[in-house]
Amino acid sequence: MVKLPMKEREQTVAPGTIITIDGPSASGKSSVAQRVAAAIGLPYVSSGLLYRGATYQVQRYRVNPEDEAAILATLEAHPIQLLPRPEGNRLLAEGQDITEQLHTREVDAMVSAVSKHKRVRQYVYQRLRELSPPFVVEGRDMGSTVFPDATRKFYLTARPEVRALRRVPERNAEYETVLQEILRRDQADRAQLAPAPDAVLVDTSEMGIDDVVRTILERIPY
Ligand SMILES: Nc1ncnc2c1ncn2[C@@H]1O[C@H](COP(=O)(O)OP(=O)(O)O)[C@@H](O)[C@H]1O
Ligand SMILES: Nc1ccn([C@@H]2O[C@H](COP(=O)(O)OP(=O)(O)O)[C@@H](O)[C@H]2O)c(=O)n1
Repeated sequence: MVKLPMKEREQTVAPGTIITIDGPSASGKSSVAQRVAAAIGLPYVSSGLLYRGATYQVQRYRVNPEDEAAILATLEAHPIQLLPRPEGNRLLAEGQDITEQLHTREVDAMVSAVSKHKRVRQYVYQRLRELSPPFVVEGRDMGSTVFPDATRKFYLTARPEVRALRRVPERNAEYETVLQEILRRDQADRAQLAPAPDAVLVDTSEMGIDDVVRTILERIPY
C-alpha cells in the first residue's frame, strides 16, 4: 500500500475513511474534493489525471487509441505515476511532471477513447487501490465501481450549459465549442457516469463552491 502524505493536523476521521466525489466534466469534482479534503485534513486523489496521463502517453508515442494492447504496452514501457498532493495532484510520466500538459483540448478529445478500454480501467483501478486510506477521491466511477464500500459517496451534477461556462476560461475556446465538447464527452463517458445507488446527488448548477463543500462536509462523520 502507498502511504499518502498527511497534513500535520491530527487525524479527525476513522483510519479507513474513503470519500468519493464523482460526476461529469466541470461539475466541480476537483475543486470540491480539494477543499473537502483540506477541511478534514485528508489527501485528495484525482483519478482523471491517470486517464489523462495515459492519453498523453498514447499521443506522445503515436499509439492507436483503439488498440488496447498497444496502449497497455506503452504504459508498461513508459509508466505514469500519480502523486496525490494536498496542494493539487501531480502526474509523472517516466519521472517527468506532465500535469500542466494534461488539461488541454487535445487530451480532452481522446481521453474517452483511451479510458473506455477494460484493461486501461483495470490499470487505473490498480494504481488507485494501492493507495492507503484515508483519502478523498474524485472521478466518475469511484463510488459505483472502484470503492463500492466507501464511507460516503457524493455525485455532483450541473446543467451542461453551466458546466461549459465554467470550463470556457480553462480552455481558451468559444462557449459553443466548449459546450459541444462537454456534451460529446458526457456521451462518450456514459458507461462510467452512472452514480452509485447510495451516492448523495448534489446539483451544483445554482450553488457556489463553498455551498457545495458545506453540503458535503455536513454529511461526513468527522
Ligand atoms: N459550484 C461552482 N460554482 C462556480 N464555479 C465552480 C463550481 N464548481 C466548480 N467551479 C469552477 O468550475 C471549473 C471546473 O471545476 P472543476 O472542479 O475542475 O470540475 P471537474 O473536476 O468536475 O471537471 C473550475 O474553474 C472551478 O473553479
Ligand atoms: N474515474 C474516471 C475519471 C476520468 N475518466 C475519464 O477521464 C476523462 C477525464 O476525466 P477528468 O475528471 O480529468 O475530466 P474533467 O471531469 O475534469 O473534465 C473523462 O472524460 C473520462 O473519459 C474515467 O473514465 N473515469
